[in-house]
Amino acid sequence: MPAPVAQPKTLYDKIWDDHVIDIDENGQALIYIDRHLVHEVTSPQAFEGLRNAGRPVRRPDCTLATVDHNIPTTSRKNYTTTEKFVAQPDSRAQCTTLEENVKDFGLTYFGLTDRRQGIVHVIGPEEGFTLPGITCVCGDSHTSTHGAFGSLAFGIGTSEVEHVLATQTLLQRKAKNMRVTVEGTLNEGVTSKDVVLHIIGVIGTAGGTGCVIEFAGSVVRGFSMEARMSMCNMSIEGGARAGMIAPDEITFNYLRNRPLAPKGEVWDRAEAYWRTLKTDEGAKFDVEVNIHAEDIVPTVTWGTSPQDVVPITGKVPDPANYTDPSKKAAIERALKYMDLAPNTPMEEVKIDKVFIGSCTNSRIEDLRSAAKIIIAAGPEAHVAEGVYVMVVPGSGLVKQQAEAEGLDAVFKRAGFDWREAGCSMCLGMNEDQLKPGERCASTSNRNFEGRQGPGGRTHLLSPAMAAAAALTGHLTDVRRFLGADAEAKIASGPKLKLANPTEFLTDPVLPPPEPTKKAADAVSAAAAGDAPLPSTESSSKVEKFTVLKGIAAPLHVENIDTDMIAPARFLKVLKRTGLKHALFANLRFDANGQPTDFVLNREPYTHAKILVCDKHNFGCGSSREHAPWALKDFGIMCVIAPSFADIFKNNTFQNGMLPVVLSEEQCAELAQEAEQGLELEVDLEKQEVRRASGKPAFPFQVDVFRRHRLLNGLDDIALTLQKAPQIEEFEARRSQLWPWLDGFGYKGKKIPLSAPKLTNKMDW
Ligand SMILES: CC(C)[C@H](C(=O)O)[C@@H](O)C(=O)O
Ligand code: SF4
Repeated sequence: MPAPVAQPKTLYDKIWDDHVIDIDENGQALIYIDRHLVHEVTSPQAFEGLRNAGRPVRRPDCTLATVDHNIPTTSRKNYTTTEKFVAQPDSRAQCTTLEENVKDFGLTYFGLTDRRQGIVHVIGPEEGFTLPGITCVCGDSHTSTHGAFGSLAFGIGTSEVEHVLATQTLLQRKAKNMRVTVEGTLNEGVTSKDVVLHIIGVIGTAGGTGCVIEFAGSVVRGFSMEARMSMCNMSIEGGARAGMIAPDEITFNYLRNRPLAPKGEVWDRAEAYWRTLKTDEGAKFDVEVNIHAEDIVPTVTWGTSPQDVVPITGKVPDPANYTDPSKKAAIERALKYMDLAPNTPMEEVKIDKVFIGSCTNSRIEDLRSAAKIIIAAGPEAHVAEGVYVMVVPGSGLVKQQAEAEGLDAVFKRAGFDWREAGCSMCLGMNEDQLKPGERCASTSNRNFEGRQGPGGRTHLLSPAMAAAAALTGHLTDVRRFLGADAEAKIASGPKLKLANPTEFLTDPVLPPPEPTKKAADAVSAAAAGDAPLPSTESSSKVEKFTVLKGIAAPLHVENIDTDMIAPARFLKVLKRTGLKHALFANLRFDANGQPTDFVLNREPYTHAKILVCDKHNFGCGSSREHAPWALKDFGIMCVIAPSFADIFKNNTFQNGMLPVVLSEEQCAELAQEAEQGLELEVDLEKQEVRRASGKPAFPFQVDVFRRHRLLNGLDDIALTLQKAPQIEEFEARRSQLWPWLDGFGYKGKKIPLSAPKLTNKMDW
């Protein structure tokens, strides 16, 4: 609730303070979650957990589900059922499981026959489900996108998805405040995608770790909502928990008349509150980064990390120019994977495929900017020989609007493939994939090894740059398609009529359906005490962690991302187990499925219980809890590294695993001992890592709250549910102060809370 303004606050401080239900002396807070987006990949285990514990979804009115990652993007003309439409069995199972879950738990769902279906991060804003000042989560790292509206939006793991479904709250610690200010005048051909790629190049993929970034400055203020979303979307690639931009006229104009946005007087009240959501003069930021717009030119990535950026006018870096051995090794590794020779001009890099889509760049403005390049290239413009180009709108509504504007005709005439909405070739979970060795110019957000398909090579860029590459067959400076000549071609080219998005937002807003009898029965069974005890029986059970002794496997790779730890094709599981083979699969097995000489295939490391990585930023990228599940299935319960990405770290704790942070030198020492096959002993009680070599133990720090829970094997959800009175009190105040946050169709009915049995372990 709004506290008296004692000292200047940042935008993040304000939203945080407005959502704290409870906070302990160590800064561990319980915060309320206003909006929860759900998709098929990260939710099955969460719903299973609810079922096992007999818990309902606490706020169906604040929850919105869709299917996006696994689905084919081929025509749905002949769609009859999901069973028949989704050919790949595991993908199909995830989609149909979501269909069942939304029915059982009574959730609003945009399925394959709904024209509002699309990528979660496109449909939330489009519908006005995303609003300024809210907290918004999803089991997906790119939830940061929604921060463009001045909300606190971030990705969570599946255990936390279950926590939010059950309690509408999350256990959080406040992050640091970081501000990235972009001032000046943008160069020709530079879009918000180039700006954010440039920023990530400056701060690095771990630059925002532990922070919430506020994007500010005249350049950001001048951006449309679509452009702002592309920027906030990629805050996670800069390591940040979330990205946000203060709401303003541009935000309000975008939201007005969206189906789920407040209306009439309530809108006026909401807008008055939203106008207070900006950083106060003199507020303190822990980290400040200033970017000059003039320094940015159209940008592409050359390597396998989003920080591997270079101006399109630049060259592939040469490892010989680097003295830092770890930087040199990282470049060599990336160049080998990307099959690029040092010093090759970026414009000479030939491509096989182009992907225009993803939650970064699949909105109407992105499609317009790609189409504009085609028109600017003249009536004969056509996809370069041998190149395949896929255009995938972010939602059914974006598709309809693009068709109404004539964009599809421009694409099709130039030989681009015009598809149905979904995540598509952004990650290798559906049929749209790169073949091994293929090179793609992609408007998505991740260029990790194997991201778009095993062995595939990705160059990230803007939609306009992607269109330019499609036409030439190689990475191309988009400015070759701009200027007076281009303007003349645009003037004489096909006339596109800009449509108003609200024309397409006409579907009625209905209350979520009632849960099916199945779910209702489970809940009353729990209330009657017939259901299993959540803390011991539910699938979200946390095991105790005290002392772990065993073989440690050494790794010397920087920025190990969760796509590497658990590649996308293994995310199609419905359980938390069965992922042993997924672990580092692209490194452990060759194209024929034969084991490689990767460390975990060698003795004694096949029995490793600990992983020691002596390079920074372990676990960056996606929020997939499948990464810790795969480690756990292999038998690894502890990872030691100089630093971890936030979501991965959180996910390990959720699974009774321990992430230990030591200095780079200490990690290197331990990795060396691990190379000799020496065991390590990790003692959580004493907070030290002991070594078989007999050398002094290394003490480590760990969050007090997490340590306590690990040592005692406590279940977060059951403990949070003990705070039901405070949660209810918060909700009552929320309804009074911000009535528009009670979701669509919400009738104010009381949400039943199952009453978990208390044991003496639950000592919050
Ligand atoms: C599947 C999901 C967990 C994942 C994410 O968190 O980002 C995906 O959307 C991705 O882009 O890798
Ligand atoms: S990053 Fe790609 S896979 Fe992940 S939500 Fe966005 S479009 Fe989907």
